[in-house]
Amino acid sequence: MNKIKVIVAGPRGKMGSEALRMIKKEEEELELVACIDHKFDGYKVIDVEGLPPFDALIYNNIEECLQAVDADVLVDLTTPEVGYKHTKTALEHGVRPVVGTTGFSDQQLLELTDLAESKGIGAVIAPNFAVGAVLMMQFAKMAAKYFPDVEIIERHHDQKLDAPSGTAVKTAQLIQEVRESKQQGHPDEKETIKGARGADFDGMKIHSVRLPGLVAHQEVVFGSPGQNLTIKHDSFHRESFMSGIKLAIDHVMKLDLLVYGLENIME
Ligand SMILES: NC(=O)C1=CN([C@@H]2O[C@H](COP(=O)(O)OP(=O)(O)OC[C@H]3O[C@@H](n4cnc5c(N)ncnc54)[C@H](O)[C@@H]3O)[C@@H](O)[C@H]2O)C=CC1
Ligand SMILES: O=C(O)C1=N[C@H](C(=O)O)C[C@H](O)C1
Repeated sequence: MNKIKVIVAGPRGKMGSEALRMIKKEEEELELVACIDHKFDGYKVIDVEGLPPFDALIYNNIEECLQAVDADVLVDLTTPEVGYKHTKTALEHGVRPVVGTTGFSDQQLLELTDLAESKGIGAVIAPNFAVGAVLMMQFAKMAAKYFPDVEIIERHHDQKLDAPSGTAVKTAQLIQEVRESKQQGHPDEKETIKGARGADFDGMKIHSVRLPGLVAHQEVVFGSPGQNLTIKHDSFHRESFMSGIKLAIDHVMKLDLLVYGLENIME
């Protein structure tokens, strides 16, 4: 069977470098054909310290890359601003995006959905590729039918750019699908320090912790008289995301539209 030809954007990142290691392990099925980075233009991946031994070239310009190499999939693990441009450009060139990058606006996601549909090619955007995190979100949606009072606490390393996390926003969106909109806490509550009650999403609260030593952690705490229900997921290593990225690469080849959320392609 032909290998799936993959470009990775953000190869030196915490996620991108892990994705390269996954591709190396899966080289019977996946072929790295290029990387997109904002440094090391023209270098081979093998020549960049700390990266696995691939002869694929690094490009600083995505259009140049997409014209130079024949690719099936672009895996983007960069930053909110750059990731959107990469995803849009890949779709315009008929290359299927598999996007882990978070922090896209609702408007950007809508534009990408429409573009994929107009091009008739697949794309997968997932705020979290860890199967356990996806299950956490699904369980939270189930619980929210019975427990409308909920607060999300997400904890990440202190190098994360966006807050709340994409996972927390996606969790709140799933809960919103089954929860009557309501404000939580005392109606006259007052923040004596701005931000004390966290971010507000349709009356739910989202709290973002950023500390060195953390990777990716979230708990969804539901409250009702006499009881609490806490649903919790921890990613201790970025390897936790790799099986989901591999699943998305395999699945996107069969899609002709944009899918948002790994739960939509899990068996
Ligand atoms: N969906 C998921 O399961 C997960 C998603 N993420 C998301 O993935 C993204 C990356 O996360 P990390 O790897 O932790 O960040 P990171 O900061 O370690 O890596 C980002 C990489 O993007 C590169 N970059 C910046 N500008 C670029 C450009 N113009 N062209 C190419 N590369 C460029 C940087 O050099 C860096 O290596 C974030 O948005 C994060 O939220 C992170 C973990 C899991
Ligand atoms: O930046 C990270 O690390 C992560 N970002 C994603 C998010 O914003 O939800 C997924 C995971 O939480 C790790």
